[in-house]
Amino acid sequence: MDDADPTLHEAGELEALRRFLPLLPAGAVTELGPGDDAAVVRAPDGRFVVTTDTMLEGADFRLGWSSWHDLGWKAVATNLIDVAAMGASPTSLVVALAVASSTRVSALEAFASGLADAVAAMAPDCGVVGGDLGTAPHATVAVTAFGDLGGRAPVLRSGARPADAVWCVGGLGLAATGLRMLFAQAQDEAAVPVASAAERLRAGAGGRAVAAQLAPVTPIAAGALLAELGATAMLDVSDGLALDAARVARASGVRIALERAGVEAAAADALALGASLEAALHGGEDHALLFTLPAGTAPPVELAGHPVHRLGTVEPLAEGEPPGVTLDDGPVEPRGWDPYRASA
Ligand SMILES: Nc1ncnc2c1ncn2[C@@H]1O[C@H](COP(=O)(O)OP(=O)(O)O)[C@@H](O)[C@H]1O
Ligand SMILES: Cc1ncc(C[n+]2csc(CCOP(=O)(O)OP(=O)(O)O)c2C)c(N)n1
Ligand SMILES: [Mg+2]
Repeated sequence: MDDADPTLHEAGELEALRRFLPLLPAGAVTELGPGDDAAVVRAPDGRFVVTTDTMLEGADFRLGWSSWHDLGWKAVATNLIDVAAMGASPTSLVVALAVASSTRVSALEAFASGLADAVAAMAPDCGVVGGDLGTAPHATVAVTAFGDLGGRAPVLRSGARPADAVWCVGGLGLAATGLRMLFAQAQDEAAVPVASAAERLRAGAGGRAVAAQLAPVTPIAAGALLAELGATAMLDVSDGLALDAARVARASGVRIALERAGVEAAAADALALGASLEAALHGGEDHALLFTLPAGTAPPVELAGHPVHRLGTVEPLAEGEPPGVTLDDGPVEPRGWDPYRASA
């Protein structure tokens, strides 16, 4: 046994928690964090926003490509952007992690540091207030995130109105480009991930794309700012622009008319790496915020450190026309990531 770094089986849960819990961020409105049967968190607004998501080894990540730090980071980045997409500020996270008992305690510590570093970078007032540790043959991360609306109305998918402009904050297409690179260049003939190849890709010319896939930086702080600015609809682009814009179109009963020049500008980093517009339109996991604003309202050119791009306009439906998305007037198929249909 490695005394400094035992496996979870050797260490046991109590020792694992003793090393894991002190690494977690506390949060500004936490009254009672980890350690008792449940946490106690203030809800300054009298309501709270809540969302949950799972990340499963195999379907959502591969341990040969993602470090444990990456997994903690991505769990924060992808869950808190859902809170932000409602126009809320994240307050707290509850994080359940199940891994093989042969996993080393240092892996758990790296995961906790990933959570803490991502919170510090993207949502410094948020705390990890509780969770669960367990064992499973395939690693599973289940995260529940809470947020505060600061007295504002939530920004729904259904609020887009004809003549609104369509915008996004954050880039498009990079995460899918990174995933494509990993599948093409970081697995062996038996489709087993090759960690050294993934590391080389990450350090190479397309490293930004690989990083966007494995440890994305998402515009979390932009959500509340956009709500204050008067965003009429908002969601995070997790499954691809075409599919997620179609969700806004359907919920709002409108046509989302995208302009190629705007989408290309938002996808510039991915296009510069040789990706096609397909990655921006139909690839997932960019977690940019797609939002609509009344015609007269212009957002800043940058929000929460991410560029803002105008993608098009909201148009009324013609008589009998179903809600949908167009690109320079041609129809766009609402195709994107669907966990039940993924072949990857
Ligand atoms: N098991 C479930 N029970 C209740 N609601 C669910 C369940 N699965 C999904 N939903 C709801 O369906 C909607 C769409 O889910 P999902 O596609 O995961 O959202 P998103 O892409 O924003 O993460 C969400 O409002 C989510 O809360
Ligand atoms: C190993 C691996 N295979 C496939 C993918 C692709 N993938 C997994 S989840 C996802 C999109 C969003 O995930 P989901 O959990 O559906 O988020 P939600 O839409 O619920 O926010 C994509 C494109 C991946 N990231 N890693
Ligand atoms: Mg979402």
